[in-house]
Amino acid sequence: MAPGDLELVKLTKRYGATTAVDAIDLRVPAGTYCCFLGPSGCGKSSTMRMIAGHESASGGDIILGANNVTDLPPARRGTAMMFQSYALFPHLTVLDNVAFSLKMKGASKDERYRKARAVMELVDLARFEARMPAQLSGGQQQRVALARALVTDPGILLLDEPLSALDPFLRLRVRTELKRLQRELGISFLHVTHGQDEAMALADLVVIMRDGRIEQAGSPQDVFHRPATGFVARFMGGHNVLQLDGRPVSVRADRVRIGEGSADARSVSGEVRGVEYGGATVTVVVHAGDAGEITAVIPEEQFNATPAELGQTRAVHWSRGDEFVLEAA
Ligand SMILES: Nc1ncnc2c1ncn2[C@@H]1O[C@H](COP(=O)(O)OP(=O)(O)OP(=O)(O)O)[C@@H](O)[C@H]1O
Repeated sequence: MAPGDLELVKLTKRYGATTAVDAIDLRVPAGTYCCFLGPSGCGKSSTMRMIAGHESASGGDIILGANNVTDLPPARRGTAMMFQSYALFPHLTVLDNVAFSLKMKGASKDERYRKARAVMELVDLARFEARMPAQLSGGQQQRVALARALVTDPGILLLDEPLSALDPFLRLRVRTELKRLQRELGISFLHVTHGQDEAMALADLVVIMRDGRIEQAGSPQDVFHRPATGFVARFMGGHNVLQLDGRPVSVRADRVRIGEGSADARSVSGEVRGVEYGGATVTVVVHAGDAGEITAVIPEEQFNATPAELGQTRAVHWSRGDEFVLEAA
């Protein structure tokens, strides 16, 4: 394995009778932006805390580069974690907050401040070095937390919902900054999020977890275009999960059109149960008996050409090439 490569082997976390992380295997090549995505309680944070060493593993291994770090203390792993609550020291200046962990490592004051100032430059904090945390905005405090994690030169940076406390405008800005930073540093970022769009925008590798297991790991394109399971298709959104020819199949809602379609298209019909205008698109829901409920997202002008009304019986169709057979749940 190259330095900075991360491998999880049958990694498991049990809290009493609860299995929070259930023997997961995952490989994250060095320099990857990896997002962990999944519903609340699926084991994302437990996985991160085990990788960082803030939680012991109940089983399995964490391999970082050439080292098995499973039982090493956090400071000796080559990882750093930025927490949801930024956990800054209120009585220390920004500069001393950032330099703190180097003090713990016994670095001289000159060395500490030199390194701290270099990472503060990187996250655009230089002009705030003399302020106390309470004198900073939420976004600035978050940058201090980020600088504090980066100052130790980690091979992997772990971020647990780093954007959740920010307002939507700032969230977008910080998101762009995180991606830039990851590219510049060339290290892996492991980022826990609840947001599908956040994961799609940032990640090279999206890891979708469910009930302590990895449901699918792949590029954003993979998980969106070729969801492996009905859960992933539903969770990523924008997909229909249907029962066709006795198998579960996914079809993107924006590939479904109203009408019969050509002879080789798949066509089903049913009652129109919903019509919703969304500006550029119109969403039409058709109840197609055993196949299930089908949602079509149609450009407005196409809808106007073949409109549908509530209560009508209408056919919808899509190209068979847009169907993906799912693994049985
Ligand atoms: N310290 C603990 N003691 C007992 N159970 C815990 C503990 N921490 C987490 N759990 C349980 O383990 C499971 C996974 O929790 P975890 O925090 O890893 O999930 P998550 O995916 O990060 O959730 P969220 O998105 O809500 O933060 C949950 O069922 C949770 O209740």
